[in-house]
Amino acid sequence: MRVVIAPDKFKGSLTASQAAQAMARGVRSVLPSAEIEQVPMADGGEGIVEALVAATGGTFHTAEATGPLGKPVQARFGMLGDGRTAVVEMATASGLVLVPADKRDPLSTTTRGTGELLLAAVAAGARRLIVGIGGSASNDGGAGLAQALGFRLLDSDGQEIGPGGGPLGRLARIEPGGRTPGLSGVEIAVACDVTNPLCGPDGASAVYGPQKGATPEMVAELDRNLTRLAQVVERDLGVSIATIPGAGAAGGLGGGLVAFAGGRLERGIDLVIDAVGLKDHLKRADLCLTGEGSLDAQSAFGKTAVGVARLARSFGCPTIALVGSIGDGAEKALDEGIDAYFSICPGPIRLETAVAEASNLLEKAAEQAFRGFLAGSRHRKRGDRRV
Ligand SMILES: Nc1ncnc2c1ncn2[C@@H]1O[C@H](COP(=O)(O)OP(=O)(O)O)[C@@H](O)[C@H]1O
Ligand SMILES: O=C(O)[C@@H](CO)OP(=O)(O)O
Repeated sequence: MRVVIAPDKFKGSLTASQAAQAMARGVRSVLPSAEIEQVPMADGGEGIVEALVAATGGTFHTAEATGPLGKPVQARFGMLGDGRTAVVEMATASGLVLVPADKRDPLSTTTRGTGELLLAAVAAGARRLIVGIGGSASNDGGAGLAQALGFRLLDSDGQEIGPGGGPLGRLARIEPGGRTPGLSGVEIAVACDVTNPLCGPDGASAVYGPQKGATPEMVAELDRNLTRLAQVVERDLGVSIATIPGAGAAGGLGGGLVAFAGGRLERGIDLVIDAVGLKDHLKRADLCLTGEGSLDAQSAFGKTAVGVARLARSFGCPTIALVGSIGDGAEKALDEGIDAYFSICPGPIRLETAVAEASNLLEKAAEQAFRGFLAGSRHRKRGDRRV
């Protein structure tokens, strides 16, 4: 019996590796001889560094970078087992988790630190970069990243504009600068956690601005400013970012990575599936267990559990998802490859308790799910096809 365990993180309670370990304990408690492959996953945003370093036997590195509010932070990146591919997570340098709730202000938060982190990864020997984007505090279209890479973003008086999505309203022209060659010859794949365009009603500012502290007036201003950025980028750099899916991920950093770093935008889950070799694991599996903090209507749009289940189904392998919360629309996942899903919560408990007990609860849920799977297998062997 081969079981592939490929969960995402349970945000705020378990990393993907911790979730995989808990599920493995549950399976083993029922069938100690089960062959278990643990493949911690991510969908592009937070967790991609951990998932890819674990899958490839890579190493973690730390570099100082400018945080979203301008203060230095210690940011982590990974070097994969091949020694030439680095994986960088924008949220570690420019993420919303780095900003206290009362300081959230996408008019001034910057992605400069993410640009610095890319340069640090290249200085450490990377010739290929995988950049996970999502979970951002910023809405600057990658303007800060551009400045870190040496581009000059100038107002109509020829002065450098300041950090954040607000000053972009004064952007008059962009000049490529001296440090840009730092990334020349480096292939950049961008793992986007969402497919939103840069601007408009489905754009970065309208959809994700409010969670970063934007009022409706600020959303309108930020959206205008990103539109302006796209126009100036097209005129001065000859790159069109206005309509690319994923350009609106991480406050427009998706578009910025295309414009300023020659990045190629990809769906995060697809990129991670390739990088961890999930196909090879699933080809030989009898059962796939996946999971994440929350299964809801958004899960079908490129989130980990559904991405894993779709792939498993293409190999005829059934998938069970174990999740923290089950939200409205979760049942859509049943059309997308998930055969059954269960919450790990044993009853009406507080979120803090669920989070604190997540490892044990996930282990128990995995045990029960696996017992159910084995019972079904015995039923099939008897040739009883009444249900
Ligand atoms: N142990 C848990 N029990 C119940 N709900 C959880 C647990 N861990 C995380 N969650 C829920 O999952 C949400 C995060 O969803 P998740 O799928 O992990 O992240 P994302 O949507 O960013 O990929 C949290 O806001 C919380 O409501
Ligand atoms: O950073 C953001 O703007 C959004 C979308 O990329 O991230 P999250 O999906 O974590 O809300």
